[in-house]
Amino acid sequence: MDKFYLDNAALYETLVERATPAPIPAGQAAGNNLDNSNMIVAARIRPQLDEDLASGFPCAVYPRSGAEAGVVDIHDLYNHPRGRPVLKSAKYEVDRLFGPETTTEEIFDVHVKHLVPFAWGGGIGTLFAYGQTGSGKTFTVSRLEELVVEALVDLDPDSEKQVSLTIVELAGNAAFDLLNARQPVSIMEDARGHTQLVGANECEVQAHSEVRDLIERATSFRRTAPTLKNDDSSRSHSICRIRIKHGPKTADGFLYLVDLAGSEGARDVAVHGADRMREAREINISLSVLKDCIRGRAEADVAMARAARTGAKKKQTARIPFRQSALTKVLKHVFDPAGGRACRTAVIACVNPNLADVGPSKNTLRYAEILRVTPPSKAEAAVSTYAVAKTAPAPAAAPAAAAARTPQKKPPPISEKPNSRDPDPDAASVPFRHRLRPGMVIRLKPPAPDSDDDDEEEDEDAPQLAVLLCPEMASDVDSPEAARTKRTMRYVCASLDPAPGKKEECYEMNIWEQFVVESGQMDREVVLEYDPGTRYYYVCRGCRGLLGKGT
Ligand SMILES: Nc1ncnc2c1ncn2[C@@H]1O[C@H](COP(=O)(O)OP(=O)(O)OP(=O)(O)O)[C@@H](O)[C@H]1O
Repeated sequence: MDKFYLDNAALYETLVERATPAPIPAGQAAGNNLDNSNMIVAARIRPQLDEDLASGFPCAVYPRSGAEAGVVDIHDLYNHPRGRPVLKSAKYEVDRLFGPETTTEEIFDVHVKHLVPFAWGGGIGTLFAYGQTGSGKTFTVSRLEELVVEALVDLDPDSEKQVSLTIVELAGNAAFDLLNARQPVSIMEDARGHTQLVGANECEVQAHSEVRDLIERATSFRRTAPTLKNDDSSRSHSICRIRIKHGPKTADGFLYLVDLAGSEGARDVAVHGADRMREAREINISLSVLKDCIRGRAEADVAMARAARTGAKKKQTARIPFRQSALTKVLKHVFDPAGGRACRTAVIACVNPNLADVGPSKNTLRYAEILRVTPPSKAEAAVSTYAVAKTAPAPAAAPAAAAARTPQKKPPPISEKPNSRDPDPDAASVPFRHRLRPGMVIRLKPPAPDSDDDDEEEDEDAPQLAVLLCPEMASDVDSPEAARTKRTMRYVCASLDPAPGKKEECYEMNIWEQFVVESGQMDREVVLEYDPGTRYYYVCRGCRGLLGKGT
């Protein structure tokens, strides 16, 4: 692929010059989440470095400016099987976008500084830097660590509050103290349910020079390994915890600055063997759990704010899987709404600008978009706009103008992304009930109306889509009926729930909600695209035509 990009670099640049940016849908302003100051997602586009320019790859990432300052276009070149290569462009939207010329000091002022007085006042502020290996996470976070601690030290020199620093590294499930020569640290929950880093040094800081020394010490102990993208790649998460001690009677304030391990695809680790592949898989899983926790907490906050506004009783308690990885266990009180702590989170998605990295850059920005949770006012506005649009009659339009706006009908593109379609090309001619298999997505028949059942809420919540996991006989589900129903095809399924806050039709697998379905309860097969980076299922244009037959 790299050779294809290099051979067609001149054509690519001409096509990019001619490309017109995709319009932002009416009523959808860019950077529109800034009033949700509890959760702000930014992206930083790294400048092209000397070695990038020397390798000859053109730039693929173009931030917009002015009124569309949160929007970024990514252009990719596709090898058309019957003609010259074509340009395919995608746009992504974040709350704040920092271009290649932005300095880390500017990012601190705009995006991170507000966390300092918040933590000083007893809150928990967290910054995550996420992105492909070599995209500038460590470059960004190590400078931000200095700026944050210096700001805390300077905030009120006469105060009796103490500022102390702990820096640990997480590699898989193991933790190491980067301020104490990588001594092992145990992650434990105390009797009050608080996570403790047992054995980690906590160094009090009073002067700027002390901060720099500690951060340099931690950097020198961080585990790194070469990847194709970065000779000095950090293959671990680094957590810098800054504690502000208020005194015995008040809860401590915390600031966490988290430099996440580089998310890298198989391509980037291909030359490094099975161990590196396993390490990459572990990192990607922990990033996926982190995404679920960040979104879970943000959604819980939004639900609580909405309940407070409307006086409604909260229907469902948030399910936040913070025990599923060491990273989220350490950050438990950032995610756990039951902890009752005020939290603010800032995310920086770091993006490589080169055409060769266009796939991971899109994944990074897609991950960033998923983390954005619409605050109540916006969500409610969106719902009411939708309701009006559905019920209002279409405005009359001049026939010529209406014709000009009518989109030309194009056949939907056949998706090349992983999807749940049967790998057998002849499968479409076989009724889906005769070829049930793990991984198949099915639409369930609606539950039969039951006059005795007055619990209407439960029916409303019944899942409509589900993924087949395994035949019931192969599962641990202990059913006394199993032997009797041996000849009925029954599958253990996990429900696919609509992903909240997503604009397109998007589902996430709810692995905690498993149930057994008989083939007679299945309505039809549905083909969905699967994004392994985010673990979301999408109904895409290409897949709409691939809905299975209900026979
Ligand atoms: N904004 C920037 N300006 C100039 N150079 C940068 C910038 N961001 C990153 N770099 C350079 O890019 C290289 C890779 O950056 P860095 O090590 O921070 O990446 P990373 O995302 O932390 O990678 P990994 O996950 O592999 O550790 C470094 O040489 C760094 O100095």
